[in-house]
Amino acid sequence: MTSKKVVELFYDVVSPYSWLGFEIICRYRNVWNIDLKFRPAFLGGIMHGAGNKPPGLVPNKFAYMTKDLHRLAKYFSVPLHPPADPFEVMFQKGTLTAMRFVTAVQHMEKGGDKQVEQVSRELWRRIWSEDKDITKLESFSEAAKKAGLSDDEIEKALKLSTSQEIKDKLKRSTEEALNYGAFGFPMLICHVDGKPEMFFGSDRFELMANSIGEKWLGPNPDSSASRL
Ligand SMILES: N[C@@H](CCC(=O)N[C@@H](CS)C(=O)NCC(=O)O)C(=O)O
Repeated sequence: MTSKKVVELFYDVVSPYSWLGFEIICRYRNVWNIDLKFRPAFLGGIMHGAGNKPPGLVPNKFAYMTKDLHRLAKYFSVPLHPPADPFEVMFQKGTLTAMRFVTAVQHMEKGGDKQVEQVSRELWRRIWSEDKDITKLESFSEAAKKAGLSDDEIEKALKLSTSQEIKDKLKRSTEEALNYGAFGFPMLICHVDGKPEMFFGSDRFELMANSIGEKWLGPNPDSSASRL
């Protein structure tokens, strides 16, 4: 039996703060004694289910977030550059089909996590760094190719992503997140002594480290690790 503490990261690639949280927890995966589980879910369903609304819809919050993300991108060394029209990207186009694609990739990996990690990162990079589409099939193919999937794997994942099985799987993850108390992303669930502890945000790692008996060593715990 492993002594590693299970940490689940619930995220949606629509969320720039989730990208920051994702990169940080990936950097700490081999620094802390944790077993990291990626939990792709749908933030639109979380907002609806929790009776919340996206912070970007409040004008002053939107202005603050724009500055905050700029500072955080630098601090965390993540190449985050908001798209020209964040409203179109987040609220008109949305990420339901993208998150179904991510769910399909994870489903095909059967317990592995390399492909789901890389595909998620490439999708974030497209919208939150390069201002590229992530709603069309060719966009998923491009992201998956960059992530290292073969043409055969990409074709299978695209087909699988429209199946009822995958739609239900994404719905279940979203419901599970709501059951843990989610109202936004990123959400991290640390299983400590058989009890789930929930943390919201990419700015809660110091506190999270304390509750799992680890140390927060800043945004770049292993400065020799490769950067994005
Ligand atoms: N302070 C958090 C903010 C995270 C955040 O604003 N996440 C958005 C999605 S990008 C969200 O779901 N917000 C819900 C809320 O603030 O109620 C951080 O630094 O990560």
